[in-house]
Amino acid sequence: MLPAVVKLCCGISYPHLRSTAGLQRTAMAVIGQEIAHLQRWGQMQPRMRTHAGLNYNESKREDAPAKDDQLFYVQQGRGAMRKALSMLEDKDGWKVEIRESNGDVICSKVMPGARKVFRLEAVLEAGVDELYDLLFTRVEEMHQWNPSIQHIKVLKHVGPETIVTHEVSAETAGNLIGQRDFLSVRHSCKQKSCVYLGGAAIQLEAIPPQAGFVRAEDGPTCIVIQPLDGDTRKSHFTWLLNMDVKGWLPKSIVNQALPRAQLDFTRHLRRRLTASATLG
Ligand SMILES: CC(C)CCC[C@@H](C)[C@H]1CC[C@H]2[C@@H]3CC=C4C[C@@H](O)CC[C@]4(C)[C@H]3CC[C@]12C
Repeated sequence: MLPAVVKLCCGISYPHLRSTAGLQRTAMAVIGQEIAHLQRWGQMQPRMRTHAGLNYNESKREDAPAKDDQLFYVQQGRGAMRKALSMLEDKDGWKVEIRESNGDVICSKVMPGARKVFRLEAVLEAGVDELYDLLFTRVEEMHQWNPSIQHIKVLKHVGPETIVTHEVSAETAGNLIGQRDFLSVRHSCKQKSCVYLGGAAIQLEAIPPQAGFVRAEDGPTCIVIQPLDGDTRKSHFTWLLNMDVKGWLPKSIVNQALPRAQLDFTRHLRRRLTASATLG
């Protein structure tokens, strides 16, 4: 009942919401977030059923999940990668959102269904393998160098290329979107000298949305890392951010926060790379 009433109210207020500005809009964003929390709490009936041999508290269990479950995750990961790459391959309709003085560029595109996706392109001072190591192999350490992330846990290693992860974003000052948690399948692939990191949200009844969090969905998404011509210590980094942050937030706020999150991520990654270069 509550969600239906909330939806109705939002529908009625939408035209007014579009014409608000400044602080009013900020206030609405915060109210929207509160409603999303309330709604989430309403849905928190425990429906713990272990799926695919995956239980949050027993993720290190030794007994192998059935082969077809493994196949399921690999297929989800590959499928996500394929979809994200085809979005990147389509060169039409991209609009420049931000052009930084260091050369980083973020473009956006409105996809069928009205979701806006963001493509960041940057040159990083690191080789492809180092980036693969930081962004995939050692993904659980990401919170150590990226304050936008509170924690990332690999719930399942499905072969060397595919993992199932639970990610929690941090509650950072100035971030109007607020904390989110994600459940994703992440798939990596090395081809020629390039690395591809794909991912998509998955749903597992064994890991329902966490109390007090809004479960967001990341993907189909993909990061492409290519060596820069003539310099193996530099890479071209392309990241398609395709996120449904969920909750009741004005689109304008979400569409400002997402490219900003990409710039933040890249800034922290650069800082991490400088640190490892100094430490040797
Ligand atoms: C704006 C708010 C809602 C979210 C801010 C945090 C965002 C930027 C965080 C939360 C979870 C993060 C992702 C978690 C895991 C991976 C897998 C890794 O192989 C590449 C980076 C990638 C894909 C991260 C990118 C940044 C990410 C999407």
